[in-house]
Amino acid sequence: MNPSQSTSLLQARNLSIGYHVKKGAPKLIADGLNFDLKDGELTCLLGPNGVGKSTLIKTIMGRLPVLEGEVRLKNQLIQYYRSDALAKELAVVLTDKIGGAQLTVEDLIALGRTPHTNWLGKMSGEDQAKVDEAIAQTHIGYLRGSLIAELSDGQLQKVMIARAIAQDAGILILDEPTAHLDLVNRFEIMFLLRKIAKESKKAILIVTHDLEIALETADQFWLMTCGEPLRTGLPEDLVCSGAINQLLPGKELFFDAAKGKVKLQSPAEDFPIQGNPTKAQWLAHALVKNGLKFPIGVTIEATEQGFLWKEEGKVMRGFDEIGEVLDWCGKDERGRMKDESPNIHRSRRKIGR
Ligand SMILES: Nc1ncnc2c1ncn2[C@@H]1O[C@H](COP(=O)(O)OP(=O)(O)OP(=O)(O)O)[C@@H](O)[C@H]1O
Repeated sequence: MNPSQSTSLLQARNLSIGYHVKKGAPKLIADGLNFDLKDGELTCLLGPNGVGKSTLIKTIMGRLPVLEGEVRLKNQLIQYYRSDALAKELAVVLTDKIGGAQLTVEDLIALGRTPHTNWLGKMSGEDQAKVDEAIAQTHIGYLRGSLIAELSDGQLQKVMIARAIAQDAGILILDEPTAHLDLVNRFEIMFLLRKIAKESKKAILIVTHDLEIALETADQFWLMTCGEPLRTGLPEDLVCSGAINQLLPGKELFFDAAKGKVKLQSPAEDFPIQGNPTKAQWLAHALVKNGLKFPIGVTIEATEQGFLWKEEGKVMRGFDEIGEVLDWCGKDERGRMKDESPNIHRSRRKIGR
């Protein structure tokens, strides 16, 4: 969908968030927040631990009071929504522990339909169809009859996502929905949520620390960092402007815009490694990670077969694998005789094959 065709479903203007404490002024966590959550878009909220992402979500869902400013859902102030009306508009998955250990997976997902069922809680055919669809979309049909108490953390996370999908609200908000999932499932869930945003024209907000997967899937980023205004925009624009580095305030890490990855500051390109560029890159990567350097005058050539160690341009030895180069460099650094290592003897290959 063209971003210009999307409509803002939820807005915040000059919003302050925080906690009322027993005595004195409220504990302010962040202020001056402005954003629009639009339909048809997947938005990722990123920021360091403790900056206030969960506090923001709890404020949006009316669980915490707005300290200043306003949050509007479909143009109406959030505090004027009754909880049953809010549940029709907003499905939220928090990181809190849930009850219902003795419910089956299907029963728990069916609870997502509560805002739509009649006062007896009777499921209609349409309700059941929404439950079935959510189970199919999240690929958890094999868990349908399992008890919640018997699920792994990752399985439970998918079930909670399925429940939010079944709720079929216009806005889905998920706090770290992929935290317990393996890499494949993380991608799968994020692409599914993107697809739901596009096809069902929903506004989806996800809190995540997974910058690289967020970059692959999100339409919008909200960057929340201490003492800075909330920065919103297209992920690609935030990368190009360097704003993404707000997430990496220390000196050690930076976002390599060319490679789309978070990296250690030491530039791997400084290593005198020639030859196969992929192998050269990963050798430099391993050297940087382990804080190793070559002695002066040494260069390495990455070949199809392995790595050639050259001193003053002359090939002195060869290694099959990166681990062997690291061993050799490590021994050098500690000043041991290189030939003492039985490993190196084994790994050294004849030169000039
Ligand atoms: N009930 C509470 N009362 C007072 N302060 C709280 C309460 N809950 C959280 N805080 C504080 O609010 C701040 C923001 O917490 P929050 O959980 O929103 O951060 P977060 O960005 O979601 O962090 P994380 O990435 O670690 O989940 C923290 O300093 C935290 O200690």
